Amino acid sequence: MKILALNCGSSSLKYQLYNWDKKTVIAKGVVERVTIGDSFIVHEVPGRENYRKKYDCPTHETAIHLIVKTLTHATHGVVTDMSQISAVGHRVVHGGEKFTCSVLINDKVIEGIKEVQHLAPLHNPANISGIEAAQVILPNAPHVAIFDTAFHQSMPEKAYLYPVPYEWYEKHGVRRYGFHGTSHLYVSKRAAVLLGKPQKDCNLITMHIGNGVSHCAIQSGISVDTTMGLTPLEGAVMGTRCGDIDPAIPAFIMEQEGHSAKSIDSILNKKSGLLGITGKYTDRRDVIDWAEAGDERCQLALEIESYRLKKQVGAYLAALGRVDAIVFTAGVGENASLIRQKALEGLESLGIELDIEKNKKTFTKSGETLISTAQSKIKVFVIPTDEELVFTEDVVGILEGTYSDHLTFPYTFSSNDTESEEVVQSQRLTA
Ligand SMILES: Nc1ncnc2c1ncn2[C@@H]1O[C@H](COP(=O)(O)OP(=O)(O)O)[C@@H](O)[C@H]1O
Ligand SMILES: CC(=O)OP(=O)(O)O
Ligand SMILES: [Mg+2]
Repeated sequence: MKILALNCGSSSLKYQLYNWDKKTVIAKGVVERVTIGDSFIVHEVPGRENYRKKYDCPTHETAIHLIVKTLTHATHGVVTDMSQISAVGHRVVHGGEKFTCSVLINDKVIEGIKEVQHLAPLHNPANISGIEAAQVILPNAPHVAIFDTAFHQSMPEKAYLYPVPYEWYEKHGVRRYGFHGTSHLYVSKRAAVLLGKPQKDCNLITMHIGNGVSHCAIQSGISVDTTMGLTPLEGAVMGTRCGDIDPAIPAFIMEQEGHSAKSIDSILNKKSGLLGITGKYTDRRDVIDWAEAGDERCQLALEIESYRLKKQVGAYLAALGRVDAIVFTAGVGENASLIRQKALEGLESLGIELDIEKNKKTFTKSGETLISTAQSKIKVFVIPTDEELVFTEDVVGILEGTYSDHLTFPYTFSSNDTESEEVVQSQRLTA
């Protein structure tokens, strides 16, 4: 059974074609810089040289067509026909209170996803166009939606309710939902394996630092708090998103500059964060390169980003009390050693001691790596995320009718835990 996993991020589209019977990755890749110009695809097939091609992708739909072209390409492809693919798993960022677990997609589900798309304006529209484009290409295959918000359903009320009129929650669903759930789930499972402990005994701070950024506080294996909120705008500094700011700022600027609510929302989502501070860049590679070349705004942006990452580590150390490990993941977390170093420097008295040289040499390609010193009380890992494997497991679970076993808090404390860890292990060995 060949399963295709599609992960529409705000600026990238990742895909993975998985052979479930053999538990191997047939091909995987990413279309980067979708919607922001200079886009390109990197297509990896185990045992072959990577295929890289520039291709203009102004929308996620064009990126899906590029992926199909590549998967069926005479030289670089891996299937002769898309009908060889049995099912597709789609990342959907916001499930609101409607979707608390993965579901088989039908018209009603698409309608439900559309109803909450205003809560994730950079993501849900991209997710929907991804689903609709894939349904046209694979009309007979089952399509499954996997929600970023599902893993955080375990948060207690004290973490997910805002101190605003309670009726806003009752009437409009105003609460913290949290995002990047499949990534926090995946790296927390891997961290438990690396720590040699059952998941239910692990307290972790996981940091997903990509274009979007979120921290998650994991207690006894489950999410008890996370930094993104009602929307993926809250929390850390992001590529184009502001993260935490004084909530009075939007009304103040609306009055000062005559913006509408819609226009202020768009500025906070699309023109803020690193782009807002530097005036030019969202990609950390650009920000780091220009900071090193002496650009003061880029230097300032890095200071602000890493200072805030560090403050949040402190907050979750306090929330959790005992922490076994801190995990960095996603594009920046896996590759930007400078940001990792700056985010943890000065925390030695709290039991966090980075091995500076090891940190410098660690990238996605290094695989799962311990980057703290032997003395560090709290271990620090870089763990490449694999959201697509989580999607694949859910698709198979739904197709085989076993998914309901995981329903309340997917993947956690289920009798399948040990088995799933073995699957993850074997996948990493064979990928
Ligand atoms: N070598 C690198 N050094 C620094 N940052 C990197 C590197 N490689 C990727 N990144 C960062 O990772 C980001 C993308 O991360 P990713 O998790 O793929 O994002 P998303 O899924 O949100 O689109 C890019 O915007 C870039 O800032
Ligand atoms: C929710 C979110 O911010 O996702 P991404 O990091 O893929 O943009
Ligand atoms: Mg992402």
